[in-house]
Amino acid sequence: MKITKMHGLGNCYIYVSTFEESLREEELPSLAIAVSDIRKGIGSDGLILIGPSEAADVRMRIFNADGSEAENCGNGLRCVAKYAVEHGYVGSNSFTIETKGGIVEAYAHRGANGKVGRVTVDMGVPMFGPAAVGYLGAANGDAAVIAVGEDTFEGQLVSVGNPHFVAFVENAVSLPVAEIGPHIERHPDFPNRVNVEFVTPRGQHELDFRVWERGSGITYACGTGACASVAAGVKRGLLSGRVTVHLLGGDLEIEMKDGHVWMTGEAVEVLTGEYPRS
Ligand SMILES: N[C@@H](CCC[C@H](N)C(=O)O)C(=O)O
Repeated sequence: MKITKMHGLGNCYIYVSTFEESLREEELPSLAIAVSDIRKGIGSDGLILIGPSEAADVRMRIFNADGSEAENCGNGLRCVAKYAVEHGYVGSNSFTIETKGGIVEAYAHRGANGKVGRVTVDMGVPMFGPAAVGYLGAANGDAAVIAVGEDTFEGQLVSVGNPHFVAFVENAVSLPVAEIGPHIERHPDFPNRVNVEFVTPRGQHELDFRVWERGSGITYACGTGACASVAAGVKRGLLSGRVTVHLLGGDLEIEMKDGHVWMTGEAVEVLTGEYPRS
């Protein structure tokens, strides 16, 4: 099976084109687990399939490292856009991508060598509140309070196709995310689990960001998480205009315009190769 490893700000996935490879539905979760394993597989945050769509120009499917399928993936969308342009699956630099969470519009920034370095995606209109993320507990408006040991975390509930719990904290960079994240991700009031973001604004146009991703744990970056966090910050009046989000793996530019959240950032190919299939 032909594979390509790509990343956006260190959030890395194994990409397989189902224009070229045929995969059985039932093997997808175990394939995602196998390729993600850094010791026995390749090493990644999950598996992404790029294939034909009846509703858009191409379709993206994303499986986390634990084999669960997610609705959306921001860093994945930028890499899918790069792949689709460079493999000639789309005829222009501006096109639509179908995800389980809806259809988005991508704009690939193509260099003189024909390669795509950066991609902008209109990630659509974020949705707020318990129903948007399938939260079953008592909410305080759009927010929920979750206790973790002695501490409590208040998080804004935001969906950008997939579910997020965005906690505004004093210093996101120094929090023990690996200790707190799994408790919130798997809290019984989130039966579908949830992505967990800790964020700290540095003025109106910059945001420190750390993430515990549903199904993959700590990653270097989460595009949908960055979009959800900026949307939450704008709603709370803490952020405005173009916001530079500082993630572990680098920066993303996020902007709310006319109710839509726009994301711009890198898409990088690491390698291509063959992966043996059983
Ligand atoms: N890394 C991604 C999000 C991947 C899916 C997520 N873990 C989920 O389960 O919803 C991104 O860049 O958005």
